[in-house]
Amino acid sequence: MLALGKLLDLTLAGREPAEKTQMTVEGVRMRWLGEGALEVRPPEARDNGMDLLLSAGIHGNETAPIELLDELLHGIARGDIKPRARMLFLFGNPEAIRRGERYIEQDVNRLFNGRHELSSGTEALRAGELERLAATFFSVPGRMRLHYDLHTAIRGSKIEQFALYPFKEGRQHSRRELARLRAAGMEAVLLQSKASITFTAYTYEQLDAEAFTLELGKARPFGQNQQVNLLLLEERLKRIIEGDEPSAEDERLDGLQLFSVAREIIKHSDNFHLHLPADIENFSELSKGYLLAEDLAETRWIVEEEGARIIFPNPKVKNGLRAGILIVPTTPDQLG
Ligand SMILES: O=C(O)CCC(=O)N[C@@H](CCC(=O)O)C(=O)O
Ligand SMILES: [Zn+2]
Repeated sequence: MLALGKLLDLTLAGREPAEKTQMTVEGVRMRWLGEGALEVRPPEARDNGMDLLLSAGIHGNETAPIELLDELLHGIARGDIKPRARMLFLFGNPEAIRRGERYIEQDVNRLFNGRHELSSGTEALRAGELERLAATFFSVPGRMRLHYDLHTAIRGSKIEQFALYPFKEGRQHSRRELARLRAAGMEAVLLQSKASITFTAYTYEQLDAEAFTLELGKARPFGQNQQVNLLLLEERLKRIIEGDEPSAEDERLDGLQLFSVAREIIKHSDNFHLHLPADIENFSELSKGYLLAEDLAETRWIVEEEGARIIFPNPKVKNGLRAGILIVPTTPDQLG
């Protein structure tokens, strides 16, 4: 296999490859762009006009998605997967991946859309670098732009695999993309209703890509991901890469559950207290009137929404950041 197919090994070892560009026997060019960053380009005659960005390891301890991207790259480097799409593979936070930690000093996924400029340290620099790599990759006009940022969650979930779809004023969420996510094994999609500071919010809002954060199960160390079933996602990614998706895809959403954000719970101070059991699962229902959280100045977060559920509850985030999302079921009326 070509050495550049081993992007994960290079990243884990903190090594630069001797050769920065390599070609497979099928004429697929692999180009190392920097730590944890590799571009894959099909021969011009096979290029189908799709630009696909696949990222993982924005949180260093979320290993199942990193292993999946590693597998796909091996398949391309061996010539088993024959791309028609142009691709960018990114491992988001190399140092955190090496240490098996979510982040070192700052959560990289809270540093996009300008936030990294207000901060300092290696993770702020990395977020800036990831923005530049993505912006250069998605700078060719007239091509389809798709970004999947792959994650696993801190806790268990009543809905194992789901996507978060960013928001931009005046832009409609796409039914076609939801159907594609359903085919990739996602059971639910959370439609965001305001701008954000995550990687996919950046590529969606600034670079005009269709962009999704995919949550694929519970985070575990390398080699312990047997319970995370990525078969449907892997199958669909191979089809997108090879330009082999069914042409008249069924756009019925086929049981896909849709949610919208009712409120983000923001931790304002060290007095923040979340009234949930430590082992609560994502998508747990909360009844109306429930006192969810308290903070300084007698701030109280009381559930007012019918059918509310909680995802990503985390009282340990830094002050000023999201400590959970209250979501409610929604219907696919507003899709484009
Ligand atoms: O399990 C958790 O609490 C967090 C899992 C995770 O890393 N989720 C992403 C979601 C990004 C998004 O909102 O699109 C994150 O928190 O960065
Ligand atoms: Zn994550």
